[in-house]
Amino acid sequence: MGGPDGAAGSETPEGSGDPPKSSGDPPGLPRDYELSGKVMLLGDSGVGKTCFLLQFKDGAFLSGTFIATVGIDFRNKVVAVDGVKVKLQIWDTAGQERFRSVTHAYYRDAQALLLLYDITSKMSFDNIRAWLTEIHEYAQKDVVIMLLGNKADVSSERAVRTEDGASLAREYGVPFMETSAKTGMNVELAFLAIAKELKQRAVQPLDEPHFQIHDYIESQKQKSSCCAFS
Ligand SMILES: Nc1nc2c(ncn2[C@@H]2O[C@H](COP(=O)(O)OP(=O)(O)OP(=O)(O)O)[C@@H](O)[C@H]2O)c(=O)[nH]1
Repeated sequence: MGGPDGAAGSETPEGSGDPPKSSGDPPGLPRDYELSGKVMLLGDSGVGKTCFLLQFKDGAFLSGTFIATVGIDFRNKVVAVDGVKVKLQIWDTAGQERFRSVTHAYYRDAQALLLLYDITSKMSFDNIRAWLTEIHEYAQKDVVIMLLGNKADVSSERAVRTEDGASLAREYGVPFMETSAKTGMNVELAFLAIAKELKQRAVQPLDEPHFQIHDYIESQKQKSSCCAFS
């Protein structure tokens, strides 16, 4: 699914200061998309943000040694939603506390935030409230937020119940699903739902019913309790 891939982040800023304003498109080439939006991946270090992005971008999973992200980086991917090509510029942030001042600067022009915790780490789930407080402080008021419980493939080490994720999401009025950057479960759906929401906000034809991101996710998501996982 999805259209042609764009360039990988070439403006990787690891210091502080203002984020770049460029679209990340190669100079001199025609645009291959009609809409674009910035999406940020947030959450504690080790929850799987980089793997989540790479699974979506390349359909691959990096297992083995964990290399923590330093600063911030981005990848572009164009997806087609209802015949409209939407370029997602996806920013992968470092979860480690010491990079927070760098990533804060990027919140304000993000249209969507994917907030991840690790279902095998209670601490990463408990920190979600602090992440949401931070989001409310630094992000735009109308930013699209989605809560994702990642690593749903490792059900034997589960430390956070699906109902607890769903209930926290309800409390904050944000859509929720469990995902796996390893198997790809719900990874594309998360980005597709964001792209659909961005398209809806940009186009908004009066004669079409409003796209509801909550309903869309509820109707499309795969459940981790399903037979696909042991
Ligand atoms: N089983 C399983 N392992 C995962 C999954 N996602 C990530 N991992 C593993 O978790 C570790 C951390 O993944 P990363 O993607 O680097 O984590 P991160 O959130 O980007 O971490 P920071 O860059 O420090 O913020 C790696 O060893 C991955 O292989 C998943 O869905 N399932």
